[in-house]
Amino acid sequence: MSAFPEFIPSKLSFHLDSRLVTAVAVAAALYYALYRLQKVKIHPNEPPIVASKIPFVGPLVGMVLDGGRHVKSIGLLNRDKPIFTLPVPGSRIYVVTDPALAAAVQRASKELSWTPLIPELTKRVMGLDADTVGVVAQNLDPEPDEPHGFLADLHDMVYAYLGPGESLNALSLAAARELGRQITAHAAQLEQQSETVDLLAWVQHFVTIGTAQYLYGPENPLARDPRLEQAFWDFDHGLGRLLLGFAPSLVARKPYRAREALVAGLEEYLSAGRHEVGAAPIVQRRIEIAHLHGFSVAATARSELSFLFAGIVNTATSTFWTVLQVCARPALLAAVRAELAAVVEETATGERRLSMEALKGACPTLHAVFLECLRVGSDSYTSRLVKNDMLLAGQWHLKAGSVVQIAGGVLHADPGIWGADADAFDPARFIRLGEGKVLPAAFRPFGGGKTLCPGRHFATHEILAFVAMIVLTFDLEAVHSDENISVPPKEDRVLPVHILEPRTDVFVKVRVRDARAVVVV
Ligand code: HEM
Repeated sequence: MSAFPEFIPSKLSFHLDSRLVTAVAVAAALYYALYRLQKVKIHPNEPPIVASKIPFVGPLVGMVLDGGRHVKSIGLLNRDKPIFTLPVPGSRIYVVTDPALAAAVQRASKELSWTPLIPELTKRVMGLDADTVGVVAQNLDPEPDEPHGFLADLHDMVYAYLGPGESLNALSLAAARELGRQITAHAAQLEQQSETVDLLAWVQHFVTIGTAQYLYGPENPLARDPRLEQAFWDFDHGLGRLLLGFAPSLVARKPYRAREALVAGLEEYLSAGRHEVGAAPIVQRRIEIAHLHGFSVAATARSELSFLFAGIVNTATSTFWTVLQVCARPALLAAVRAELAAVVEETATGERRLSMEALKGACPTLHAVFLECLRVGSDSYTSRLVKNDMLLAGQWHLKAGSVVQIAGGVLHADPGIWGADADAFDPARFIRLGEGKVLPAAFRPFGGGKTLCPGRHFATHEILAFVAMIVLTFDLEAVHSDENISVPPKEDRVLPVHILEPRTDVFVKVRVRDARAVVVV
């Protein structure tokens, strides 16, 4: 009697134990097989494979959990490899960490292209409908004698408009004057008081409102509905979740709702013809191109949100770092102010005049701080789809359908390019290195090759002018007067879609130093 009930559990436990052992053994064998499999090259000349502890899905899990830092840290650990392969399910990611090879990727623009990735990305991030995605996907990389699709037309127009010349100068002045008006108005409002501000939010506010104004005119959606300013940053901060492309209204609720609110505002703006009242010519031309390619008003609104995004986010974050790095270092602040004092002209009407030419040519310290902020703050990736199997630089076999990523963050941290102190913030390196000494492909805050940011000249003018106006008008101090302003590290555990934000908020005390208007001419 008594043996029976005892016998059953022990038999059961034997069965359970053996099943568990079998399951563990099968799992271990499967893991081992997958681990070995990920190391198998598709071609003998494929770039060396960096195996992941979680075969195939490891790089994707790492990117979701740790953002751009995941691939960057793999790149830093594998500095000896100019290019390496990360196997992912059904495909490969080739990561480039060498400047000469980055230049080769940029030159091979026929075989390695960014544009085929755009339709899916814009569908996910901007919420474009299927018909418009179909239009966007047409004639992506046309030869000169072939018909141009929407993206190719837009690309040509934007690059021509923002290239050196009259239209660039006019837009740069419009931007600097708009930001100048805001600075002067803020100084007048502050008078003798001081205010404690979150520096990033403070700068973002001026740039967001100012950019919407000089690009989209006085009837821009953000001017008509101030709630859209917060929506803009909610959209920006949730971009990574939107990019996942899975049930965005649930998984990415906040950025999804923010985006839809911005799109509704832009749709109303376009339907009411508000762009005809003072929108910049580049915006008018963009709207015309969308119309010519059969975009609906709703789809045009989504396309314009992408341009507003391009105009605001990097400018705001780069301005924040430049102001912070200058104001956190008394000697640097003194040097920048001395440069500016030498070029500012005082007028009989009590204004201060600052010429854009002098800002670009006679303020090397300010310019160097801006460039060093870009180097230190940019971990961006330049991505290309491999259209056909190819041999890169005569050496590396790349498989069609894979993605090549030039790792800006690894290149920006490379002591072989920047010197042994590559980890340190040192603007003087740009003065020491001088023009032309660093391979353009090694300095990548603006990307490179066919997708090199068309707004780079404009952004440089705008940011130099804006930072100059801030340091000429305000004094920034640490909240506790016995301390210096401190500079936190960047938050690199996110998708590096733009110059990275600080890991912690930076609060500073702002006082008016000189309330006279600075007019950029
Ligand atoms: C410091 C400020 C800026 C930085 C760091 C920056 C950086 C970038 C980067 C990294 C790219 C992608 C390049 C690539 O994939 O190779 C890009 C593209 C672009 N940027 Fe900028 N940008 C800045 C300011 C601006 C401004 C102010 C505008 C316009 C007013 C602008 C317009 C664009 C546009 C339209 C594209 C897409 C180009 C294409 O068609 O491929 N950017 N930018």
